[in-house]
Amino acid sequence: MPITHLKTAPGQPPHTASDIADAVQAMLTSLKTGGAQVALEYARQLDGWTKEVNVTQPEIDAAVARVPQEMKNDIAWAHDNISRFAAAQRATAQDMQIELRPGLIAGQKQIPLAAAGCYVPGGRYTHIASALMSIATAREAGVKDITAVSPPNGDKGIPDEMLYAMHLAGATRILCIGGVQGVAAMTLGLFGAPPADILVGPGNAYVAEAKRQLFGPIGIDMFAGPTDSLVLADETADPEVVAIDLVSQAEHGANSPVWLATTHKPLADQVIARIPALIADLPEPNRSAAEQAWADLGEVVLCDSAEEMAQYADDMAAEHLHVQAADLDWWRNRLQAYGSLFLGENTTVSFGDKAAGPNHVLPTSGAARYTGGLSVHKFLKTVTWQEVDERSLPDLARVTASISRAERMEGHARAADVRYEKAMQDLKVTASN
Ligand SMILES: NC(=O)c1ccc[n+]([C@@H]2O[C@H](COP(=O)([O-])OP(=O)(O)OC[C@H]3O[C@@H](n4cnc5c(N)ncnc54)[C@H](O)[C@@H]3O)[C@@H](O)[C@H]2O)c1
Ligand SMILES: [Zn+2]
Repeated sequence: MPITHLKTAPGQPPHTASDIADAVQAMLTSLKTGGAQVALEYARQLDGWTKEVNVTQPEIDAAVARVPQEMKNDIAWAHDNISRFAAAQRATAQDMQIELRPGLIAGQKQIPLAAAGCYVPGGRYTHIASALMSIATAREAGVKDITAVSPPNGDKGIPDEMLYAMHLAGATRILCIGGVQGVAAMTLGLFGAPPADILVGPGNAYVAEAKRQLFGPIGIDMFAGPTDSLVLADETADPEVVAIDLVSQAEHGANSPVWLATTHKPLADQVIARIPALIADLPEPNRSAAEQAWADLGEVVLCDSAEEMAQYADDMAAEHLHVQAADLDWWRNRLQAYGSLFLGENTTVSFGDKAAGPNHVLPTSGAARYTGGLSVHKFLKTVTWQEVDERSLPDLARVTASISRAERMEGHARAADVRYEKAMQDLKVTASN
């Protein structure tokens, strides 16, 4: 039986509008020629920032001193989880070597990138947790030079708590500059930063588009669109909790979809009835964001079975997938497409967003079909090497020359031939001795 839609989404999440792509392209072009001067001019025009971009050590120290001890403890608690999770991930990325044939040895090596650029969003909200997610993960991967950029919050610059988090997580330098100009500063190596090898971190449509356009000579973590969340609930779920969870993620922005799939119609009805009041109770501007996200993009579907719900989840490939249903092991084994999975009512996407440990920089807009989120692996190059001695050389050279000639690549074949001949020569010399 097909899935029943109890609430459909009349709007579609916007794809990168071509006017944003054009605006970003024009900005990057002038940033490439004009460098720091142009970056400063954009910072002034777009964010009203006319002060120093480089945050100095005394400024960091002063900010750290102003953050209340309790807040520091909480940020440090989250940082501890996030960095220990990343360290455990790092331990799974191993060097290895294998003797494929006698005398043909090949291996792989993990090499951390030299310089990372971490974009920490700071427009609408102060994304303290994003600083921890990007910077601490780069640090655990072994990246030596980490630049963190974030836009100013009014004329005070980067908020104290954010500076504390960036510093704690291990940023080498902090630049108070956001948007496309912030991304360009890390790419071009402005304001004392080396040109980054990789750009990571979430950001708004301008930031995401800038990263997309710069990708190629420089790496990026992923193309990140607006955040999205899916809750799967059966008759064991609490409708009040499910409704609160959906509203919590709709708060991200008007273009952030939240979806519910359930096998239990009374739950769906209760959630749909409850959400407007929960949204109305939020402060502004969160309320308007959640209201529009729910109205335009919120979706509720009724499924016949757990298997049908799982299939719906695989099709949606949500960034955040939260199961509030019986038999969590079944779900953990069955589900195939998500950025991060939240199992059971005790946890919530908010936990993962802020403090639980796994990274919150995750694939959006269906990208979970083909990739996971930010991890130490994005900051590591898994490179390979090979070495051959005389035991394998004749066979390897002969097979290589044979395949090369079948491909009509005579130059390749001759590079194999010359080695084959030398090996034969050496064999003769050894035999005559
Ligand atoms: N998925 C995640 O892990 C995650 C986590 C945190 C935040 N986010 C996302 O990060 C984003 C944060 O967006 P934000 O806007 O609040 O902060 P932001 O830091 O991404 O962007 C602010 C910057 O945008 C630039 N800008 C604004 N209007 C512009 C224009 N018209 N032209 C050119 N540049 C312009 C400004 O220079 C400003 O510095 C949200 O989309 C949020 O969902 C995602
Ligand atoms: Zn969230």
